[in-house]
Amino acid sequence: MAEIRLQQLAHSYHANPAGPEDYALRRMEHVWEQGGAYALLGPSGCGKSTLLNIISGLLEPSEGQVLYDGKSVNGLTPQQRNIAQVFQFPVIYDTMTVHDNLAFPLRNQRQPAAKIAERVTEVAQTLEIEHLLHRKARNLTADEKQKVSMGRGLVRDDVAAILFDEPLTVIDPQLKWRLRRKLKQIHERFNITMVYVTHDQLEASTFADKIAVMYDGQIVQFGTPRELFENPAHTFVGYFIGSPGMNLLAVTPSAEGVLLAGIELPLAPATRQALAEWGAQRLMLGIRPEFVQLVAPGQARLRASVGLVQDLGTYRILDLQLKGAVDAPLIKARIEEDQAVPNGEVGVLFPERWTRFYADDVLVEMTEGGHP
Ligand SMILES: Nc1ncnc2c1ncn2[C@@H]1O[C@H](COP(=O)(O)OP(=O)(O)OP(=O)(O)O)[C@@H](O)[C@H]1O
Repeated sequence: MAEIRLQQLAHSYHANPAGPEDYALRRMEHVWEQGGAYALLGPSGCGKSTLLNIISGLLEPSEGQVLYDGKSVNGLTPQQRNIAQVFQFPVIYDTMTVHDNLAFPLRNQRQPAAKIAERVTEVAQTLEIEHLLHRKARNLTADEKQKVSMGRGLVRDDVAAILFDEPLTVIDPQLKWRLRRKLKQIHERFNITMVYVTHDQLEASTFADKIAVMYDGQIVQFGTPRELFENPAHTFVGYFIGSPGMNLLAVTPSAEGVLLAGIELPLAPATRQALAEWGAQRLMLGIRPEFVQLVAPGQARLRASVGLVQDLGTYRILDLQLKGAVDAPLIKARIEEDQAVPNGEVGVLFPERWTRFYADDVLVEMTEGGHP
């Protein structure tokens, strides 16, 4: 079990990278603490697998260091790093039985037979594959094979970390949820550092205590699911987390606050000052659909006409066309099923506590009480 530290790490698949766009991973510093359950979340192509393969030793980074408990492991193989990795598709020996597949990593280490029997039984019970132990792996279904593959990753209790690269992709949707819960239980029981790569926010937040959100070769935020929801550090996190994502609206500073679609929204002096410090960069206001408040048209400076209403069972998502300038944006608001659906025109309020500002996509930090 280990703390994994990435120091000045960067990677390019080009032999002679010319600029930042040639890097699959931009220079980063990051720490995965010993015993943590982490997710690495981001869209396809953002660099998740590259980062995971660098941590495990399948790929040598073009710049920087990977440290396990303070010691550099650059140049060491995954075996020498003592790391287990579970991939998207099963990696198992088809001609062996399930039992022998699970026992293989322990036999390699010359563990005593009693210990092997004990661990194989424990892992098979946890993954609910005990009844398959004596079957040949080639006769299993895709789900079963992937469970065995996961079992091979979990069977050793002395690994520095277990890395999962979208391990549930081939698993039946019904089973996915149960397996995620199982992985969480296994983590709680064995306290092994686990990093779980996924592009699915639900998968990330059911498994992980903390999520690293990756975008364009960088970790743009590392936080609890709640922190990512309430306080996105980057517009990408606002957009990617949540369903639908945050409303991100272009604004410009004005005397009293900001202008949105030609309408002035007054802000507290501390907020205005914080925004002024960022100068003339591209400014956006971020508000999650959950926090948009609807009132009578006369009670708000911002007004909107109600468009499409999507009924999603326990809540509804409304499309609201803001009024004002010709290019006034469309925003989304979420209302609970017991709230009446307004029609025609509504007043729109952005509660100060939940309004965020982004300068060139980066959150403008406010001092205590400085949120608008
Ligand atoms: N072996 C390679 N050679 C060249 N470029 C590569 C190689 N592997 C990945 N890349 C590029 O590096 C970038 C990051 O890819 P990576 O596979 O790490 O992303 P990812 O977030 O894991 O995506 P996915 O979820 O689709 O696997 C992409 O632009 C990809 O095209």
